[in-house]
Amino acid sequence: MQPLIYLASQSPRRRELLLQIGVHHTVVGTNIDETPLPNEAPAEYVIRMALEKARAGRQATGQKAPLPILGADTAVVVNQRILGKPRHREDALAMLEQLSNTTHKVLTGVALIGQREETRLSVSKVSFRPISPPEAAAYWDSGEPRDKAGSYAIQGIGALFISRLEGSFSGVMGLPLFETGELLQRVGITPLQY
Ligand SMILES: Cc1cn([C@H]2C[C@H](O)[C@@H](COP(=O)(O)OP(=O)(O)OP(=O)(O)O)O2)c(=O)[nH]c1=O
Repeated sequence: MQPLIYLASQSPRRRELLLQIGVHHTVVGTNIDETPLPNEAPAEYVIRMALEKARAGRQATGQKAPLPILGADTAVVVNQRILGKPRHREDALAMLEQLSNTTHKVLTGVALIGQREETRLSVSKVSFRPISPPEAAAYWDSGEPRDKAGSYAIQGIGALFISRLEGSFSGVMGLPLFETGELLQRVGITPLQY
């Protein structure tokens, strides 16, 4: 299968979601500084990160990359605070405690660079039931929280905590497919031919 785009992401979830809609692609590794700017709003942050990943990927493929390149970034936001990926066990347990028995937002920014730069934002609301400390510890031991924003995975065991989702399942998982489809259409890629 010929790739249709480059994917500037090392996330296996983004790869899986793109393949779900039949968009074959080539993965390009990027390494950018993911530190939020002082007073940067979460929505601005995820869009900026998505764009920077796509731009860095474009650099890596050479300036005259023949294919469009997609970048995305996901952040869990609770009380206006951005929760990224946990640095260690205590970090993850503290995040799960903050998310327990409350509703948070998951923001995913998507950027597609073709002839021009285009971005979209997906915002979802996720409600968690209460999580006890031993349960959070067992969840950490499962290995799942390690590389996930907010220390949980909606597509995994983390689903047990989610009492309600308002928004986009794929957006929470890392790549909102509705918004991604809109961006792909802008560059003439329509997975569903009719
Ligand atoms: C909230 C949530 C996040 N995640 C994952 C998606 C992303 O991989 C990760 C958020 O971190 P990101 O920094 O958005 O992405 P990444 O570092 O994994 O990949 P890259 O920068 O190379 O694109 O958390 C889930 O898989 N399920 C979930 O329910």
